[in-house]
Amino acid sequence: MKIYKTKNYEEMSRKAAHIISAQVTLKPDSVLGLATGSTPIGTYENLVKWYEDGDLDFSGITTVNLDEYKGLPRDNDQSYYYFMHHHLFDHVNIPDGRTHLPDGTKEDSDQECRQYEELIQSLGGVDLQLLGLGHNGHIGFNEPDDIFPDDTHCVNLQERTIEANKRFFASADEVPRQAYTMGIGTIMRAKKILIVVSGADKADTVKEAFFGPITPKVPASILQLHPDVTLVADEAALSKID
Ligand SMILES: N[C@@H]1[C@@H](O)[C@H](O)[C@@H](COP(=O)(O)O)O[C@@H]1O
Repeated sequence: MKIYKTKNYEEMSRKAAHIISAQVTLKPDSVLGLATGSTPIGTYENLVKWYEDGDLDFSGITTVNLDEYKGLPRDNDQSYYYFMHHHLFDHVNIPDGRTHLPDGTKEDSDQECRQYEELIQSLGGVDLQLLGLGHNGHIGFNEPDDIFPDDTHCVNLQERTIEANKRFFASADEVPRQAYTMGIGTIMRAKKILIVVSGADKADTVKEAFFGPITPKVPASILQLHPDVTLVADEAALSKID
């Protein structure tokens, strides 16, 4: 695992955007795996700026997102569909129809998850997967568990995740209880992985995930086995690492 320690969130965001930018420039037909959450917002801001400056071209790019809440309509401003359009897709030239997310409005979980997994395979897999890190070590919405789930599947969100995400909703009651997420296998099949982490509140999680034992109780810990992972984290997030 390559680790870049940055001074702060802004530097983390620039560094991560540089890595994605290099991927887009060197392989203009890349499949990018994208993530939501507050951490990658600054990364997307840089990509949008560099696109507007004429330094990046996304016309050959296809994207697949990690996850989506089940049951939220796409025009709900808390859906990941909305988030991705708001922060990235509406501002860059990825062609229509080439930005994919699990469809949270589909009732039949098995069918939607199978189709999403098949879609990723039909695209030839993910070239570069961007990830954030949940406080409980989750990646995508793969919550701590007794096993590492393989393919895209439907999950019941844990209380801690609902608590962490309620700040975006009017109340905790409104946070959806389920989500569709790429599995750990789906994520691990990506050719490259870029994980961004910021803030002292994630310092213990970073230590457990990347410097502790590999266990499904800390889903991100499996990334230690991936051959091409880059962690870009700020000093605060790395403060528990000697
Ligand atoms: N499903 C997302 C994850 O993909 C994200 O990594 C995590 C951390 O979010 P944040 O970056 O806001 O801490 O939150 C959500 O639960």
